[in-house]
Amino acid sequence: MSFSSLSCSSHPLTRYGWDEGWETEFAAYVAAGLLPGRVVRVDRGLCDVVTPVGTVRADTSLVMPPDPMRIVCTGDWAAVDAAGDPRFVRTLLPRRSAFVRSTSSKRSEAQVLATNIDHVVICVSLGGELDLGRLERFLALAMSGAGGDAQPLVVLTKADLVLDVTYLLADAESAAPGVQVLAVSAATGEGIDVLGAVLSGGTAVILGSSGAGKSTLTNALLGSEVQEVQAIRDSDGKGRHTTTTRDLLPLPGSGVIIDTPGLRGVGLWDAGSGLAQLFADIEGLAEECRFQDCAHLAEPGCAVLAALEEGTLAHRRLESYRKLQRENAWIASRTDQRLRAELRRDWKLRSAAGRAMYEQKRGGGHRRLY
Ligand SMILES: Nc1nc2c(ncn2[C@@H]2O[C@H](COP(=O)(O)OP(=O)(O)OP(=O)(O)O)[C@@H](O)[C@H]2O)c(=O)[nH]1
Ligand SMILES: [Zn+2]
Repeated sequence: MSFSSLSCSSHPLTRYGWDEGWETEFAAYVAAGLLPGRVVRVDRGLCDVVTPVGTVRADTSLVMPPDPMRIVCTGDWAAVDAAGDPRFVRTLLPRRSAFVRSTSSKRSEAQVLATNIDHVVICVSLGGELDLGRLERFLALAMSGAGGDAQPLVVLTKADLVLDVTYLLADAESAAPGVQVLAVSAATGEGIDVLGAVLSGGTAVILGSSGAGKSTLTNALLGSEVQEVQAIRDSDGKGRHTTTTRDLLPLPGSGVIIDTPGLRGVGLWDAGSGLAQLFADIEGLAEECRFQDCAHLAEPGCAVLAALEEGTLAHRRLESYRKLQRENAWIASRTDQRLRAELRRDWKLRSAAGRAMYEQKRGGGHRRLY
């Protein structure tokens, strides 16, 4: 097909993140007559894929793996049938990164929420007092959830509601060592261009508590694109499938934002390994404590308490660390309870089915009373 000979910058998928790497990886599939594309929405065994010839709907059943981590997800690059009813997704390209919801419970399964992510944007509102604990919680989630090359980025939203953001930026930076922090206002437009430039060319997910301003910020970043997004139709023009909602939205210029329902609820799960990463300073100190199971409360030879005393570790930081650990333990135990309930339900169903089968085999039509 003609689009395969186009250079990267003029390729119709460039605004969806197409680059030389994907071009190379797709080459053999394109040569075999398949369409390259990016998954913009997944919905019960079907997905919407943007391709050089428009958005197509494709069946994912041929690439259904037993591993839930490898199920087709928004953000994936896929090769799909060039025609057919239904069309099928024939292959998924290996992911560069994935945003994964995990739990500390060994029995519960991880779930992929978005793939091929470059930026994890954490929104924290300046509408109330700057909540550094919440910021740290989301950072830990971003760090534990985002694999590969995804970078966290902190965005202080509603900057129009404060007179001077200088100190707030400094506070946020202290809670997010090594992470870029920006202040923006969707109301005045302040900082939106800078954020847009940071996100340009890449794939971003936006996290934050309810009311943090995620939707407003997404709309401000998308600008006039929002209308266009809603107007796109299937390329066959039959209007059989009108895409009214998509989870992957192109930014003006280049770059995309992924906004899935799963990501919206992301404040509620286990920050797991991200905590260790975010609080590497404290975890490093803890290794120096005399006792391995030191709770850093009053134990002799505690390196954490010594650092507090010396002033090299802030009290607030230790408090946040403890609070997040407690929250995590609580979430993990809730997850376990839920899983146990599910297992019990499952077991009950199975044993009921087993009993029914047994009754049938015996040929007895009469019900037994339990
Ligand atoms: N002053 C001001 N208010 C804002 C700004 N951005 C968002 N808001 C307001 O904050 C409230 C929440 O904004 P949303 O964008 O709905 O927040 P959200 O994070 O998407 O919330 P959920 O949909 O619940 O997850 C709305 O009333 C917005 O009008 C801003 O830059 N300045
Ligand atoms: Zn200690």
